[in-house]
Amino acid sequence: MSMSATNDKKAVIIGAGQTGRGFTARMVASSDYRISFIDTSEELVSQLNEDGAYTIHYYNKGLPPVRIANVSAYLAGTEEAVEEVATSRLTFTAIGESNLPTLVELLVKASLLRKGLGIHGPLNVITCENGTAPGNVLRKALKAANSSVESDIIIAESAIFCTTVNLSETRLDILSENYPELPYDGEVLTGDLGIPCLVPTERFPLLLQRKIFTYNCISACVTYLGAFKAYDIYAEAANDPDVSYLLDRLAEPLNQALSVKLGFDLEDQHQFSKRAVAKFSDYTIVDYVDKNARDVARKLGPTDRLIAPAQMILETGGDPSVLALVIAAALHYAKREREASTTASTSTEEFDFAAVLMKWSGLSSEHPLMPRVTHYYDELEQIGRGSGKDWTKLIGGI
Ligand SMILES: NC(=O)C1=CN([C@@H]2O[C@H](COP(=O)(O)OP(=O)(O)OC[C@H]3O[C@@H](n4cnc5c(N)ncnc54)[C@H](O)[C@@H]3O)[C@@H](O)[C@H]2O)C=CC1
Ligand SMILES: O=P(O)(O)OC[C@H]1O[C@](O)(CO)[C@@H](O)[C@@H]1O
Repeated sequence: MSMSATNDKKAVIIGAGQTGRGFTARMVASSDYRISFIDTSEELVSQLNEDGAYTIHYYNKGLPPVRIANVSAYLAGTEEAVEEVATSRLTFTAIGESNLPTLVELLVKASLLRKGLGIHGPLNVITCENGTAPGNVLRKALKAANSSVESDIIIAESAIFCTTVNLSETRLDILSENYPELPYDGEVLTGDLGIPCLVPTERFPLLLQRKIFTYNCISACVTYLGAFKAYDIYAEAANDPDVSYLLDRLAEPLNQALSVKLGFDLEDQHQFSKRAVAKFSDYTIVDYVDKNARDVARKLGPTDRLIAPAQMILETGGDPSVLALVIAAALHYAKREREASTTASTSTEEFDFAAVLMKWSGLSSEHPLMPRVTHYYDELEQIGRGSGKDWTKLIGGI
């Protein structure tokens, strides 16, 4: 490899899925960087190399689609993928927070190769993942691997507000919101990146927490309540009268708690949460309940969108009932997933929702949320999943 071919304006995006291909790539394409992808899916990598381009369509049909061209792709685990990261100026991840630890080998090898090639400067990694601290997840994994390159890798987080879905009737095309920018942690990754759509932002960890605990918390409410009511289309779930009522009941204790705990102005916080509800209720943004429901274990994690805000509500004297009900609905979703994936011979095994919750969330059996979740889990069981069920008694006391 010639030195002149290294560290030029090249960005590699690990994870060529909906966000990586449909949003991160569009942000990078606002510059003169060349874009390549790394993915574990052989099919996706082949398609990207065969076509070399694809189109991002907007929900807003009035906007012209964006063509992303001259892209190449590499299979994760190959030497080419390592070289690509080693010689790129920026590396983005969009693979799901829980998959980040699988990148350790790639990043360590790439960092060592970078040094070996005499390329100056650290590997700059930007996470495009939902989570309150995806950067820490990756840093912790690098540390656990006892790698000597930890200090040669800068990991900055970004926040994704843009909804993006695959256009399943095409090979690679994407349907996305026209979200204009990608805010990232400008205190961790300093200097001009030369990408206009990337916006360096101060106090980023706080903003990311606020996003996950408000926007993604509300999204999880729509998702798991909607899934129990058997909706497929996300906006239909958000507009269901019972779901709307519950979102309304959540606003006060949630915003009060976040305002106290994170220090945001209460009125500003109310507006922030209102904008999230308005977006999720927008029928023109076609999204799917199942897509949003994936990875229940992550979403019931101790620092994620349901448990952490519920804890904050309790600590600030508010009523966490809506979140307890959503947690119960999420556990029913997990139960259905388990049943669907279990073979007939093992399907008689009881789903112990309390044990599952304690394992994923780290809550103890004495935690005040446990009896509330148990109550709603049992109530949901009685009502049964489906549309047209009467939720009057279930939500009457909230
Ligand atoms: N799709 C959306 O509307 C939004 C997604 N996000 C976040 O974006 C991230 C990605 O989500 P999506 O793009 O929706 O998922 P996706 O499932 O469409 O894409 C993920 C891609 O990563 C690949 N992948 C998984 N592990 C990998 C590895 N170790 N190395 C290389 N590739 C790997 C998968 O093959 C897949 O192509 C997640 O953190 C999600 O929370 C955030 C906001 C909106
Ligand atoms: O993987 P997660 O955390 O569900 O995040 C992806 C989701 O986040 C959202 O932006 C809002 O919840 C959805 O549009 C998207 O499906």
